[in-house]
Amino acid sequence: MAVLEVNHIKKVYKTRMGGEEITALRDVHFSVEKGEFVAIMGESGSGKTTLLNILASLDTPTVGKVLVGGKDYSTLKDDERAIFRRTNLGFIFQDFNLLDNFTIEDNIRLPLVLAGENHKTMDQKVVPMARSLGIDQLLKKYPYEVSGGQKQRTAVARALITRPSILLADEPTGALDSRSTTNLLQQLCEINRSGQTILMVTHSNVAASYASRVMFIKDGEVFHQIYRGDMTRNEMLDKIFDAVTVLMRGGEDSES
Ligand SMILES: Nc1ncnc2c1ncn2[C@@H]1O[C@H](COP(=O)(O)OP(=O)(O)OP(=O)(O)O)[C@@H](O)[C@H]1O
Repeated sequence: MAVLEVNHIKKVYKTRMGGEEITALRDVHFSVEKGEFVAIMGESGSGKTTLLNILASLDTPTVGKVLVGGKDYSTLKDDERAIFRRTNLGFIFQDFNLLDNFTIEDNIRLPLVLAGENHKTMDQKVVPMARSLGIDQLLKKYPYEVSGGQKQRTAVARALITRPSILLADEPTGALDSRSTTNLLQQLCEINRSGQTILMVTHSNVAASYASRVMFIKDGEVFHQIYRGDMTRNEMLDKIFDAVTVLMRGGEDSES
């Protein structure tokens, strides 16, 4: 069953004075099956953040619908939508978005506190989650005392602690060095292999090569998709490189 259905969405921004209209998404239509790992790529301004914000229910499409687990959350009231978002979606961002005055443990625990879970249940969830991400020795530390890679793994633990149906990641490796990037991507693959659906916006060909599908957005539309199938990561990387080259030429394949 599709865990996410994006039905012909269009997003038009109106400038503050009401004059100019900017069409950020023209007609985006796709679905994501449970357990997929989808990378979303595209040049700056192609509409990736707009799409992610709509998927995250932080913004609404001008036309079209987004269904998560078959449910259209735009029909919910604000407080119901917040609960729906909290239980169904997990987020990680380029700049980690951890709370500096909270320990690593309390950062991971936060979504459970917001969900009103009791202390015993929280403890039973936080330690195994931290262990699975290799940060269980850091639980009493503060974000400023750990590395960028460890901060991002904390953010992943926080995003997954409520067992969301979809993990949404916005440039998660953007602020990491190459070793931490590889570690994080391998960890995301492992999490994906355990059944977690992941959608990741990235500018990095290498990061995208870890996904099971890469979707290219151009001028507010899905321009091209690459499915991993039996391809190795290097073969996938070559395909992504070719597609990015075509995109940079303006979408014209020189061989066609
Ligand atoms: N709040 C807004 N009001 C008006 N126009 C906007 C707004 N947000 C985005 N846009 C415009 O919509 C288009 C798509 O922007 P978006 O941020 O989604 O692109 P992007 O692919 O995420 O770019 P980047 O890779 O640089 O982050 C751009 O033309 C942008 O200027």
